Amino acid sequence: MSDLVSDLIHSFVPDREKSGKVIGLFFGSFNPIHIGHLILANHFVNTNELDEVWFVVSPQNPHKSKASLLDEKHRLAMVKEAIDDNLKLKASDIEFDLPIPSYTIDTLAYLKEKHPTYQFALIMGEDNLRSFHKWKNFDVILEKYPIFIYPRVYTVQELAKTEALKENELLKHPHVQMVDAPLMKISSSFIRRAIQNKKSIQYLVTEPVRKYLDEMNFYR
Ligand SMILES: Nc1ncnc2c1ncn2[C@@H]1O[C@H](COP(=O)(O)OP(=O)(O)OP(=O)(O)O)[C@@H](O)[C@H]1O
Ligand SMILES: O=C(O)c1ccc[n+]([C@@H]2O[C@H](COP(=O)([O-])O)[C@@H](O)[C@H]2O)c1
Repeated sequence: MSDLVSDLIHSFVPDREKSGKVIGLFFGSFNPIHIGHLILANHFVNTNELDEVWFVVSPQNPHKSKASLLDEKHRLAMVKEAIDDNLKLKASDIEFDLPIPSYTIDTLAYLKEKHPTYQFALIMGEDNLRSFHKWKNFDVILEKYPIFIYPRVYTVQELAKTEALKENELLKHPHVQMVDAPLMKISSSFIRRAIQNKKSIQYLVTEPVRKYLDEMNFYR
């Protein structure tokens, strides 16, 4: 599995010894950050092909409504709390000073300008890849960056033997690599609904995040 990640990175960065850091960018609303996000990021850190994974908190996804979206400062604060104990995971507020909604191509251009020696790769859940063709300049992103996909609906094995692959042609693109990892049926919307319904969210988010949400009375 890690070979596939390694091959794709290698096609962008032939000589790791001489290159700057390789950073996996994990873009998201993180409303709020949950253990699915953490397991996913850790999966890519574990491949040892990425020096770091940055959680880029988007103030506003161009395709999502603002309803129930917490202020970005709180979402960022919770990301920081959740990844505090892992030196390879970082939180980024780079989109806070960019125009809203947050178009990924613009953030990538800005990041490349700020860190010219770094190679950036994108990390996303398979659901995001399904709507990727609607993103601004998605073809340019696809041409310039490796994209790693974490399964969300189908495992790699299911995709290989079912008609499901046809649903997502982009999975066949040479710059797109899906990893073999367990499915996690957890989402931020499930957590927001659970809080609204006065259910416990223990274990679905880290303890510092649970306390933060509780103390601030968020999503009730
Ligand atoms: N359980 C999961 N499995 C795989 N990918 C996930 C999972 N949860 C989130 N992601 C991915 O994390 C990134 C950020 O997602 P986001 O912050 O929107 O979380 P979400 O749980 O999908 O939120 P919501 O339920 O509010 O839509 C996206 O690329 C998404 O595909
Ligand atoms: O650039 C685009 O056109 C675009 C369209 C939809 C989503 N995105 C980004 O995709 C990321 C994932 O969003 P979300 O809300 O599913 O966590 C987030 O950073 C969005 O800004 C980007």
